[in-house]
Amino acid sequence: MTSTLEPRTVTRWVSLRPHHGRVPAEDLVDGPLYVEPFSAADLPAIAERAAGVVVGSAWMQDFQLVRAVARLGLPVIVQRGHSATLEEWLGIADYCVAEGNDQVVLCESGTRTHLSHVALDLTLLRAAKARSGRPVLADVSGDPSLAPAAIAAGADGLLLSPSASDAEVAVAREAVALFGALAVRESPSTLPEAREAIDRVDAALAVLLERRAELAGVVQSLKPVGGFAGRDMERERQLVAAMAERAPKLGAERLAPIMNAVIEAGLRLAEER
Ligand SMILES: C=C(O[C@@H]1C=C(C(=O)O)C=C[C@H]1O)C(=O)O
Repeated sequence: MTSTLEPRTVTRWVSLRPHHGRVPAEDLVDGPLYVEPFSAADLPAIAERAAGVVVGSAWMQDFQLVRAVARLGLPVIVQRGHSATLEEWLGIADYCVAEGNDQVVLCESGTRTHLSHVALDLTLLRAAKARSGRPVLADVSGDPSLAPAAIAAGADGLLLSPSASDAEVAVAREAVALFGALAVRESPSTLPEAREAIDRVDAALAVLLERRAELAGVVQSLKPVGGFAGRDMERERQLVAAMAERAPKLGAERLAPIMNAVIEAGLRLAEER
């Protein structure tokens, strides 16, 4: 059981509101189990079994319950009430801190709209991050296809309810890995953290390399002479020079052999086909 919320992960949570009193088995979700209480009566069971607690958007301003939740000493995810302002939302984090619990993560959970949807407010998410300095998650349970947008906007992780399908969880995890690698420059301080960060960058690289190979294959089929025979070294030099502007530390000299290997792999793939 993890005691602090890992950033850049998809956290799944369980609400006890529909089934008051029964904390579900920890293996219901892979990863730490975050639980939303229905009432204060649920807190002892949550303290025993859960990795963290969710202050739900429906009762964010039930100050007594918020205080009691904070006193458990577990990490707390504070969802924004569907019509709560930034000040009201951040105020709930302050309540937790006043109870001696600083392990507070915020979660933008959307504003109820005239369409009866909740619409994620990414502007508010960014403002909450800037104002509080705390990690801010986005609850994409209502529309998991918004996961890339939330990550690109700076969400530190995503929250998904357990009713999300496996496909939706996969979309959210992919968004965290791929878009997170592009949107966020990480500064890990331990070996495992640094390796996890590299794994995310490699995941994004793999997707881009595969896509690049496909496009290079299209070019081969469109050129009068394709494959190794039609190799265009001037074009290759130009693309390395353009890349070096975005990768100035690597520079053209170090990029050239990398791109040579990438280009040759693409040409071999095209010829095998
Ligand atoms: C894709 C092309 O064919 C070859 C492969 C290249 C690549 O993978 O980027 C670049 C130049 C050519 O040697 C092209 O001519 O653009």
